[in-house]
Amino acid sequence: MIYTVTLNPSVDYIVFTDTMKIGELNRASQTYKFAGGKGINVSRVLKSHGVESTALGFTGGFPGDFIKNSLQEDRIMTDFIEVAEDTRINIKLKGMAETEINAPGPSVTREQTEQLLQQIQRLSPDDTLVLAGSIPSSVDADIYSRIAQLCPGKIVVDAEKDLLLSVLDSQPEFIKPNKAELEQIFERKLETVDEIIDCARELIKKGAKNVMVSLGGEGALYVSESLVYQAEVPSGHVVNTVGSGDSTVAGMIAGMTQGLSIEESFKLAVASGTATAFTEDLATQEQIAHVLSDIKLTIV
Ligand SMILES: Nc1ncnc2c1ncn2[C@@H]1O[C@H](COP(=O)(O)OP(=O)(O)O)[C@@H](O)[C@H]1O
Ligand SMILES: O=P(O)(O)OC[C@H]1O[C@](O)(COP(=O)(O)O)[C@@H](O)[C@@H]1O
Repeated sequence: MIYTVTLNPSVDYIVFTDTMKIGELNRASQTYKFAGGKGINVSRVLKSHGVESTALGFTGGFPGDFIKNSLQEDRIMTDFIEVAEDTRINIKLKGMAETEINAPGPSVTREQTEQLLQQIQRLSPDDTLVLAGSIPSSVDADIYSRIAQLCPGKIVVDAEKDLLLSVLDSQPEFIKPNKAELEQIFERKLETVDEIIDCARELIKKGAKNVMVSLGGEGALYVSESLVYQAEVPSGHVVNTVGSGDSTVAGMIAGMTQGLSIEESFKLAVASGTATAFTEDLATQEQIAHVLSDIKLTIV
């Protein structure tokens, strides 16, 4: 079984506006509310691929209920731990440019964290655990490394700087930084593909088995010890890129779970990310299938 962990889920409130003027009244042309947070998005896109998973993490209050109901409607299994404060609501403004405001998230007690660690201890060596997204400020910064050490199965990680670095010792199957996150880790601008590949290889030296670097509209790279694939994405009408990175992670796991080669899994990963960028919500299986043949892979 695949388990996703979202320590800081969110209701994503997507607001489309034709004009966006700071300091003035703006009216939305369209709004959407989606169950979000990185692990939850991975579970949702896995479901689109026909791959079952169980979503773990902390939920609270009415936004937490919204998330649970929405996952239940999609027939995604959940085993969330209830917290007293409300799950956060993240605002995604879609005007001329995409602007996001991600909230800090609710308090989580030590007992609730221990409860989560007990869930992880009960997993089996055949399970895969996806650790994704930020952590609420009340949770200790070493939580990902504790989870990774306790997990008897494979782990996949999509998180920022220190959280990501903290799990490399546990040899994640793959990690998925985007270019900005790599630049943050290595504290320099990355101008060329070769520079990005070098940084990915540094992370492999530190313990990651493979590194998938997503590059937004520039596609993605899959870097392993022995080979590098580069994917180009088709141009299209970008509607909402929220969840594109999570869709990429889900596509890779779906491919691997279904026994596809690394090459085919990576293609499915990039198609999943791109299809999500081209739609309001996360991509459906049909939308992913539609862009799949337009993803061009080369060996670098
Ligand atoms: N503007 C875009 N056009 C086409 N595909 C995109 C675009 N933005 C994102 N994607 C797809 O989504 C994937 C993940 O996007 P990215 O922005 O790098 O991730 P994250 O959401 O983690 O920052 C990319 O590798 C690509 O496949
Ligand atoms: O945990 P973080 O880093 O605050 O990110 C949470 C946000 O990221 C998302 O999971 C989307 O992530 P991506 O666009 O990177 O795929 C949203 O659903 C959520 O609002």
